[in-house]
Amino acid sequence: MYNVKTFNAIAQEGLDEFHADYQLNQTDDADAFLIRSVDLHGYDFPKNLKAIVRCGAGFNNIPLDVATENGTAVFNTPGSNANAVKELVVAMLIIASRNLFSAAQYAAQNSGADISTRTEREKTQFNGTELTGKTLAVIGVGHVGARVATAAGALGMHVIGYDPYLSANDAWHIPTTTKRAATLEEALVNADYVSVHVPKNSETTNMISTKEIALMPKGTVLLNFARGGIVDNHAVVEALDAGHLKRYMTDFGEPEILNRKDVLVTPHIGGSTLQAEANGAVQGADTIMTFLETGNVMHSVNLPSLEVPFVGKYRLTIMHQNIPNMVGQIATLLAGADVNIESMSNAARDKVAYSIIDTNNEFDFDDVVEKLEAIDAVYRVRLLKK
Ligand SMILES: NC(=O)C1=CN([C@@H]2O[C@H](COP(=O)(O)OP(=O)(O)OC[C@H]3O[C@@H](n4cnc5c(N)ncnc54)[C@H](O)[C@@H]3O)[C@@H](O)[C@H]2O)C=CC1
Ligand SMILES: O=C(O)C(=O)COP(=O)(O)O
Repeated sequence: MYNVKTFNAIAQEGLDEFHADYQLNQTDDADAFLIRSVDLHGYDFPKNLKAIVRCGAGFNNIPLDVATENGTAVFNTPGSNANAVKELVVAMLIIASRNLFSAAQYAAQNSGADISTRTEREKTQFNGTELTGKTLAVIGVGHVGARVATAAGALGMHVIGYDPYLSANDAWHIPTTTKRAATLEEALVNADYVSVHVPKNSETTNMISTKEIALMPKGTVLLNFARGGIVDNHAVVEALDAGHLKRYMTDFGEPEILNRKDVLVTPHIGGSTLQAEANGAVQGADTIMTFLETGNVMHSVNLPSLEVPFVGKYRLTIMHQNIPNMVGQIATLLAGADVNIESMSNAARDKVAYSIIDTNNEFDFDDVVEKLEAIDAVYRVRLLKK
């Protein structure tokens, strides 16, 4: 029996995925956490915690180094909410270009018998511009960015994308009409609209600040539906005050940008649709079950991908440091315990490596697991039985 603890609102569709071997009993000593945006920095990870699955894309709420040290694999559910974010960004492009927010506020407050006369006289203050023919710079062309690029292209916009780390798989989803910028500067200099879709990390914190905003033409609209802190709010306020930026549209409210006519803040609702929440929860539940039952790793953000058909009766999975002689030490120890290896696979990602070993013969399970765990650079050993 496996214990799963959930944090945040996880869609029922995902909870229904778990079969009878799983208990959703909220115990702290869980085998896996299923989470959304809860901040796990400073959280005391239980030793038994084998997996954390973030239903959604951004995993900056999870301290990966602490999780790794604890032997905990961390996963996300790539693409599960990308369409929801894309639709919100399209809405924001239109709201910004047609002054919809202030126009609706004006209309709501406009009352009295002469309402029609006044409307016709005063409506010119809300005159807008059309998106067709304008240029959108998309910064980060992954699951969300590629969809935004496609939708903007369909609206007749010119799209320029910047993403120096684009995966080959993601590149398949970018429309061929999207121009590729070699540098951030190249993407920004001709943009009427700039939309940011990168993960938040040490490289992307304040990636759009005074210098980058100065590169944009006067009157640019900036959109940030990725994370607070990727765009420097103080630089935005200065540029809005100077009339250099026209508007800032964001999902991440912070005191310095609130209560301004030229800023529209939504309360982190990019992924908050029934479909996105269900997608993320189902994908998340499946990820937990696959990992706990087979040890196979897909969509992890701290472990390498490693998928091996479970051919033997028994499987050892070993999460360890990526340093010389680990595989040699493991194989020698198993040989000494009379374990006949049917299949052994190893993969590495940065400082972490992961091994899957299948065997058909019985051995002293507890003793072998204990000895493997005693190797200094080993984070966690699991024994799985078919
Ligand atoms: N507002 C909301 O509710 C939501 C926000 N997000 C945010 O959007 C981000 C992107 O989501 P996805 O597109 O699904 O992730 P993704 O991982 O598919 O795409 C991110 C892209 O950014 C690129 N990238 C990374 N560092 C970069 C850099 N320094 N410069 C340019 N490109 C860079 C990567 O190569 C990748 O192609 C998430 O990390 C999350 O923070 C995602 C979903 C919902
Ligand atoms: O997937 C993401 O990165 C998001 O920001 C969505 O957050 P949420 O799950 O809606 O709290």
